[in-house]
Amino acid sequence: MKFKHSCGRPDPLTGLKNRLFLSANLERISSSANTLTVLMIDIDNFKQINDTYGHPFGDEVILRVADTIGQYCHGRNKIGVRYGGEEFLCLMVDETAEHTAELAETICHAITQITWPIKQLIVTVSIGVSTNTLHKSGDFKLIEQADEALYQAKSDGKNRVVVYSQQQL
Ligand SMILES: Nc1nc2c(ncn2[C@@H]2O[C@H](COP(=O)(O)OP(=O)(O)OP(=O)(O)O)[C@@H](O)[C@H]2O)c(=O)[nH]1
Repeated sequence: MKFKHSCGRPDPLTGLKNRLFLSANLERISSSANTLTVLMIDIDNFKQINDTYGHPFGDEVILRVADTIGQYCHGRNKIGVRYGGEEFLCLMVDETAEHTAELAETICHAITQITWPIKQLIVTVSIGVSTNTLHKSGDFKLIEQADEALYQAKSDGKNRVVVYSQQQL
């Protein structure tokens, strides 16, 4: 798969692809995939982390969470993106629904295992997952659905994965 790299330099803090990359390439990725899954990953209570330990430490948290996401989400078929301040996407091409849900759980758990200089600190993330099994290009519906699932994960208590389903949400 060829990407329009010129449309988005890597995010300077994390080295992940950025939102411009997504705008320039999502349609192409979507149209060439049989199945596309979006994981939307958001750091929990991040404002409180900034307020308590300062913004430079907040940046360090973003960086290490991004590194952990990057360990599980790299290569041609698993693309990590810094979507916003403390929000990330992982696009998974042609992976089974079981595998993507399992990977989301693994990422969620791995982030709780990061050790910090502040001993009592545990950083967690909430993850919304949405899969499109239809072969259609160009819509951002999948991201909206992952966002809805993420909202549900936050409402249900955070530090968890919710898979989008039209019936449940
Ligand atoms: N240090 C740092 N902070 C950022 C960056 N981008 C956004 N933020 C901060 O991230 C915080 C996000 O806060 P909220 O959207 O309230 O989210 P939250 O506190 O994580 O709450 P929940 O998502 O409900 O768990 C805001 O305080 C932003 O200022 C960044 O690049 N570095």
